[in-house]
Amino acid sequence: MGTSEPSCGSIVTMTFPRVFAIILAGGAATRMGGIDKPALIVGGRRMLDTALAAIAVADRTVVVGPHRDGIAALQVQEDPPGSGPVAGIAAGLAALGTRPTDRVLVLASDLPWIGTRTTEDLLGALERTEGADAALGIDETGRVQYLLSAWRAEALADALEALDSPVNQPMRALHPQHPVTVEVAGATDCDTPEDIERARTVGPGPLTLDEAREAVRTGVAALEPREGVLAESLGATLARTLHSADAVPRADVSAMDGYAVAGPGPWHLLDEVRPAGDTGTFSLAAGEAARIATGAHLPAGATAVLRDEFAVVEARVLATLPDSSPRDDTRRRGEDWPVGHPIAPAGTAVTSALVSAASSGEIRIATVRGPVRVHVVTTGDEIRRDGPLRPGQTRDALGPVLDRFVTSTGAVPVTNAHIRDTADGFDELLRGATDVDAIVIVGATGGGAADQLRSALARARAHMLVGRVLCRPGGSLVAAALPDGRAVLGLPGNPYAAIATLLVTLPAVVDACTGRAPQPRLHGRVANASEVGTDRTRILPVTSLPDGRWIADPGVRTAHLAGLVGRPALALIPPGAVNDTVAELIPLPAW
Ligand SMILES: Nc1nc2c(c(=O)[nH]1)N[C@H]1C(S)=C(S)[C@@H](COP(=O)(O)OP(=O)(O)OC[C@H]3O[C@@H](n4cnc5c(N)ncnc54)[C@H](O)[C@@H]3O)O[C@H]1N2
Ligand code: MOO
Repeated sequence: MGTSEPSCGSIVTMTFPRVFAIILAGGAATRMGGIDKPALIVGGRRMLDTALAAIAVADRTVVVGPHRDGIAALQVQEDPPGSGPVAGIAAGLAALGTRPTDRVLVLASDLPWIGTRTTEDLLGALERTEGADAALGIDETGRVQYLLSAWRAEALADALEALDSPVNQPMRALHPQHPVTVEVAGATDCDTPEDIERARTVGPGPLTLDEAREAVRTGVAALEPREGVLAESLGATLARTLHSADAVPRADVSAMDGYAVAGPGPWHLLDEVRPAGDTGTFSLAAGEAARIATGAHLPAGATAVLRDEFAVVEARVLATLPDSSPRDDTRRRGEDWPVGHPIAPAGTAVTSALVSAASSGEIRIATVRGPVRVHVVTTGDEIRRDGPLRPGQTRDALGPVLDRFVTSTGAVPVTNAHIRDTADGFDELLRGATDVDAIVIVGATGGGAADQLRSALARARAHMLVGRVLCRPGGSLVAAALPDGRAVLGLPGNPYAAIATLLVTLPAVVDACTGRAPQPRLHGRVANASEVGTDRTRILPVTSLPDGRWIADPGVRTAHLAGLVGRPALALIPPGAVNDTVAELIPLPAW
């Protein structure tokens, strides 16, 4: 939504509507014993702050309710205080000073799972719908949420004026002439203590995959920094910039096999040879040369290196090859890095390449966070890892390979278990496993009778970060943070769904725990994106075409991993994608 005004004398005559926001944040919720409901924390922040974050698009915002310190927005109170939401909207609109062509978002502050996508959906529906004067949010049950709406300012003013008085009016009294309803994300409100408890248990959702990754990145706490031997810290992240302890090269060295020479040629060739690793005692006087190997330190007195290809030697006299253009093949001390050169910034993953670069700079130990130690768990009474299958049993298709997939994200699997579908088993799982940073659990994410994860997380008072995602497969993905900081990732049980969601979201856990800067995403053009796309993101295996595009496999089955065999990557096909859409690619581990 643009907000620019036409500039004076400009030939640009198009104007974009300005967006204002009214957040109703009355105190003393009667159905909750008079407590300050907007200040209740759900999903790690006050519901009022969630509302404020959701209207980031607004040019100006007014919060209607009792004055609260520390709020950047304008604050007003309805007159008289406690006279209901319509009076609150009237007070808010009066304070905003809107023009008829503006748009006004009206938001309650008891909607713990709304976000900018919610308000974008409302504003989008209002703009797109011919003749609509307001867009009213509806939740998944089809219930209209008047306090989750976007209005044309003129229509809102008219609706208020149509009332004798806004005082003590029910919300439905404030009715637009031509409303459009739109199912928006996060429309479930909290009116009772039970609603709050349910919201805290079910968690936010449905979220897009990007929102889910962001929720994990911001909701999982970083590990404490530690001093670690880099070569033993693969998967960790630098907590401070890594500086070279020595110059690279650390002395003037030869870049080629050839001759160290002193002064201009021709040169008298000495018998001495300077192999790599030798610092010997001989030196060169002007007009002298000695054989030198690639990587060897230059002898004292040497001014340059002449490589073999440009050299001729006759009767112990060295000269440059006629008609050649020789260059000095010396690598000078500090030419690549002086002492103290920054090798890599904080947030860089400790990879084999970084360990190697650090050792070039004489660094062995650094301040790091991580690596993320993971307890990997499969669940399900029917799942059998070893031995013959009895009736009703299913072969464990993940236990033997999960570690490998976990490793590919940068995390380190340290323990591995299978647990039964019992409440006790899940409670024990969350209580135990205290010497890891994250627990990755396959299965039990659904709401079925045997699916224990969500209730166990609630009993453990976990902070739910992701309750559901808008993707296929894997919609029942769960992410949470336990009170002691350990992250829990609950992967949907079908093996393909489990691995697809693991590869998309476990990297975000690693980012959060270790402070790793999010990895640059890889992208590719998916030739058949419109044929395989649906209303939500699809995670599909892809193969490459000779022209560099990718083709997605629409028929992938979720009950096993056969769809990944021989495939180099997964693609995240966004909803409504057209053919040749550029999609995010997630490489599959090479083995
Ligand atoms: N009423 C509904 N039921 C289900 C829905 C739904 O939307 N409504 N979604 C289905 C989908 S899709 C998935 S995925 C699962 C997710 O539920 P859970 O995470 O609770 O998964 P489980 O029920 O524990 O297992 C699902 C499926 O996967 C098999 N499984 C689990 N672990 C393994 C393993 N290690 N090796 C092989 N197979 C495994 C398990 O036997 C089940 O068949 O919910 C659906 N139901
Ligand atoms: O969505 Mo389930 O997560 O397809 O296999």
